[in-house]
Formats: sequence, C-alpha cells, structure tokens
Amino acid sequence: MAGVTPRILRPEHPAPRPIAGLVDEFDLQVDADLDGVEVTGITIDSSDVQPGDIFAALPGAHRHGAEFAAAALERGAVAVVTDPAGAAMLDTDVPVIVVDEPRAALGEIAAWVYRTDEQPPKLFGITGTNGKTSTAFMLEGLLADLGFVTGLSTTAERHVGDLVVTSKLTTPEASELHALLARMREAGVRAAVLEVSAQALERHRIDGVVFDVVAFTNLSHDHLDDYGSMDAYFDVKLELFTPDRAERGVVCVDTDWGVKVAERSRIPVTTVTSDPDRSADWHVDIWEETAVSTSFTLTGIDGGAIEVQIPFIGRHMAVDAAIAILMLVEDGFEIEGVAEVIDRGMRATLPGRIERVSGDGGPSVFVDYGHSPDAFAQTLQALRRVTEGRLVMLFGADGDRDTTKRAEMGRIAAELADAVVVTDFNPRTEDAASIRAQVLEGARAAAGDKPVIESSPEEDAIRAALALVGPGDTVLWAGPGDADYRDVAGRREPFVARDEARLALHEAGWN
Ligand SMILES: CC(=O)N[C@H]1[C@@H](OP(=O)(O)OP(=O)(O)OC[C@H]2O[C@@H](n3ccc(=O)[nH]c3=O)[C@H](O)[C@@H]2O)O[C@H](CO)[C@@H](O)[C@@H]1O[C@H](C)C(=O)N[C@@H](C)C(=O)N[C@H](CCC(=O)O)C(=O)O
Ligand SMILES: Nc1ncnc2c1ncn2[C@@H]1O[C@H](COP(=O)(O)OP(=O)(O)OP(=O)(O)O)[C@@H](O)[C@H]1O
Repeated sequence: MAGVTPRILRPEHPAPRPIAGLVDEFDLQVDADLDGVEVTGITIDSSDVQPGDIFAALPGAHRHGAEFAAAALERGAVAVVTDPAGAAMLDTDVPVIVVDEPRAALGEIAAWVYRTDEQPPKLFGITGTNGKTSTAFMLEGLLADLGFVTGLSTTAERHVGDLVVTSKLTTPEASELHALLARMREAGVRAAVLEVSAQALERHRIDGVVFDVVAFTNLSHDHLDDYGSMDAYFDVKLELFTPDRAERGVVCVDTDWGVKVAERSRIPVTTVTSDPDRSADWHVDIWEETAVSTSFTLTGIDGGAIEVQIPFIGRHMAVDAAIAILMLVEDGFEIEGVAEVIDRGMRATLPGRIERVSGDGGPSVFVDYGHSPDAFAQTLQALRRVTEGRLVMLFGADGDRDTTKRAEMGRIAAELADAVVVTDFNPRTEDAASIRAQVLEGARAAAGDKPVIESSPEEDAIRAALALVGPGDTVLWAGPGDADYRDVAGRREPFVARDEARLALHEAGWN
C-alpha cells in the first residue's frame, strides 16, 4: 500500500505467558502438547505476526484467515486460534485452539495475552455518527491539560503519550486494541479516549474493555449499506450503554435518537442539549461565533454554569466540547477545575475537522472530514455564520459505501452553499463518474440558479472552486480531512488535500 503507513502499536516489553494458562482459564479445546509454549502477542493479520504470537485465523467477508496460517507460522506464530472450518484447513504441529466463534473470543484472549486488566487507565469511549473524533481530541486535550499522560484511538490518529501514529480503522480490532492498551500502560498512560464505531460494537472489537464513561454524540444517515435501516444502526450503537461495556454515560439529546439512547440506556447517564426547546440535565447556549472560535455557556439543572471558549468553529463543535467536559464531570472531576483549564486556553487541535488551510488576505479555505448529509449541514451552517461573502462547497461521495446518501449530500450542499463543485472522493472499486452523477442529480435538483460544477480529479476541482472566490469568501472542501491518501480503483495513492489546497491557493496568488 503506497503512501500510508498505518502502524500497529504493541507493548515493547511483553511478558511471556504460558499458553496452558490461557487454555485453563477459558476452558479451551486444544489437541496438542502445550509444554513450553509461551505467548507474547496475538494478531488476526498474518502480515503483522511477530515471533511468539498467537495467530487468530478468523473467517472474513472475503477470505478465511486460516488461508494465511502458513505465512503466520513462518513469521513465528506459536499457536493458532480458529473455528472448526479454519482448523480443517490447517496442517501444523503448533497448538490449534478451536472455538466456535473466534472473533467473539478474541477480546478476552487478547486481554489475557496482554494483561490489560492490570492497571488499566481511565477509559473514555465515544460513539455516534458524527463528532466522535472531534470530541475525542478535545477530551484528550483536556485530560492532558489536567496533567494526565494520555492515550487516544481515533479514525485519524492513535496516541500513546507523545507518540502519534496514523490509524487504519476507526476502532482497532480487539487484538490491536489490547496491544495498544498494553503499550499505553508501559508508557504510563493514565487516561485514554477511544472512538467506538458501530462496526466495532458489532464485530467484537471492544470486547474485554469496560469504559469508565461513554458518550453518544448523535445519529444520522450513514452506513445504511451495513445496517439496512436507521433502527438497526441505532440498536448497534445502544449496546455501548450497557453495564458490560461501561459504568456511566453522557448523551447528547439534540436528536431524537439521543433521547432514545437516554431512555433505553442500562447505565446511569447525564444528558446535554444545545436546543433550548429540549429538556436535558445540561444546556449549551452559544453566545458568540467567530471565524476562529465559539463561545458558550454550559448550564446544569441545578443552575451552576461555566463559560467556555473553544478554538473551533460551529455549534456542533460546541456540543462536542460540552460532551467532552461532561465526560470528565461524570468521571468525578469538578466542573470548575475543568473550566479553569479551558480558560488558560485549550491545547487540543483537530486534524482535518474544519481545519483552515488558507492564510490572511485571500478567501478562507477549510478542509473537513465530513462525508455524511448531517456533517455537511452542520459544517456549512457554521461557516455561513462566519462568512461575509460567498460560500463554495467542494466535495465528492465515497465509493463502496452507502449509495443512498449521495443525492442527499448533493441536495444539502446545493441548498446551503452558494456554489457547488462536485469531484471525486475515494471512489475505491466504483466508477468515479457514476458516483459524481448520483451526487450531481441531488445537487442540480436543489440548486436553482446556483452554479453546480463537475470537476475531476480533485487537483482540478480545488482550482475550479478557487476560481469562484475572492477575499471574504469561503471554500469548504469536505471529505478528505487529514487523510494522506486517496483510494482509486481499490489502490491507495498518496494524496493530501490540505497540501493540494495550499498549492492551489499559492498558484492563485494567495498565501
Ligand atoms: C466490514 C469490515 O469491518 N471488514 C473488516 C474485516 O474484513 P473482512 O472480514 O473482509 O476480512 P477478509 O479480508 O475476508 O480477511 C479475513 C481474515 O484474514 C486475515 N488476513 C487477510 C489477508 C492477509 O494477507 N492475511 C490475513 O491474515 C484478515 O486479517 C482477516 O482477519 O476485517 C479486516 C481485518 O481487520 C478489516 O480490515 C476490515 O475492515 C474494512 C477494511 C473496513 O473498511 N471496515 C470499515 C467498514 C469499518 O470498520 N469502519 C469503521 C468506522 C466507520 C465510520 O464510523 O465511518 C471502523 O471502525 O473503522
Ligand atoms: N456534533 C456533531 N454533529 C454533526 N456533525 C459533526 C459534529 N461534530 C463534528 N461534526 C462533523 O462531522 C464530520 C466528521 O467529524 P468527526 O471526524 O469528528 O466525526 P466522526 O464521528 O469521528 O466521523 P467518522 O465516524 O467518520 O470517523 C466533520 O464534518 C465534522 O465537522
């Protein structure tokens, strides 16, 4: 894979454990001599195997992991965990542990291998369609400002203290997650923030982890290719609010889905809203929005209030910040202490989330990770409130993902921006032109007299967008965010939208 180096963080000094202990502890079936077999790690990916690992050969959507067992053993795997179908494909002398559903057993086994139940950090988990990464970065920043050595796992990056690596999945597979937690323990991490995707909940990626506090941001149209209906998507997310998964929760009730989470949660939750007409334990009242910051008051039902200024644009970012603050409050921090830390200036930065890439003098250009209708709406409304002139939206819809949101993304862009440039965004194995056609259909139906331009590839499209604007205007390039690649025809190639936008600005004569 060119251009990206997703790295899996593991403990640097894993303590070997005799595999016989694992078999005893979980009463596992194995038909081999376990004497002297010691394990130091576990992975589901043959290309990630290190000597001393258990290779978990899982059945996948495309292949069975057992097909790669020979490669895993060659790299030094000392045992295999698999299902009966996988076991039938193996020809090896190493111990083979057979379980009916290896994916469902992976979290517990990985927790045992990496001993992640020993000295766990405070654990915070965030779910929802949009705002997980933003909330997670803000919460990690606050924890660092409060003096903690922190860890982070998001779509964008994983952090262990000062170490930063690029993520592959939003929520790592369970084997990778427990390796990451063990690495955090080695580094003295005392508090960690993890994004929890619906896919992670459904695919056992967070098994073996119990969060101190979890949060729900919102639910809106996305991932219907995976879940079929919003109700099914909601049910998956709700699982985070059960005692097996978490102690306490914070729920944003700006959406009716949030109200449902609060009603159906099986753990104690506190609620927050930015809608003055909704009832909640906490209210967010925004009183100033500028091109560089948002200020709001966070008021509790007991009347206590704090004033907060965040260095991010928009109501949705204020809500994310309020959720981050309340997660700390739910964990036992005094809200005044958190407010004091914020007053000194938040340290958090948000990679590729309404990130300004332009300098002074010319148009404002922002790159954003939004790739769903609601994210478009929130971001465009926020930028409209701080833009004097025209607002131009540049975006594409991703391939091999929910096709039903494409026309809707086009419609929202055309309704809320003054001009729309439709381009490509990770077409993956789909035909880029036909994805654009689906987006354009929605955009043209809603645009009236507004310009709707088709431009491909992205290098041309950003220049087409800049040709429409001048000082006082804004361009929002939604989709790529902080990504350092684009996926065309199923192959990743290096591409950094921020760099391309800066280059195009420079060519147009603006710094
Ligand atoms: C639908 C889904 O989640 N698929 C994940 C799944 O793939 P799969 O079942 O197709 O696996 P497969 O390719 O058939 O391979 C089977 C097994 O063989 C192993 N293998 C495969 C090849 C090889 O050379 N060696 C090897 O060992 C694989 O590790 C796997 O265990 O297992 C793979 C290994 O971990 C994941 O990379 C893959 O995520 C794909 C890339 C993906 O795009 N997932 C998305 C939908 C996802 O999970 N997204 C959410 C966030 C969504 C959001 O909020 O926007 C996330 O948490 O990232
Ligand atoms: N509370 C919110 N409500 C709606 N949109 C939001 C909210 N917070 C952030 N966004 C927007 O949603 C998009 C994605 O933001 P972010 O990466 O924080 O969400 P995410 O849940 O991590 O997304 P993903 O699951 O795709 O990784 C961006 O356009 C961002 O500006």
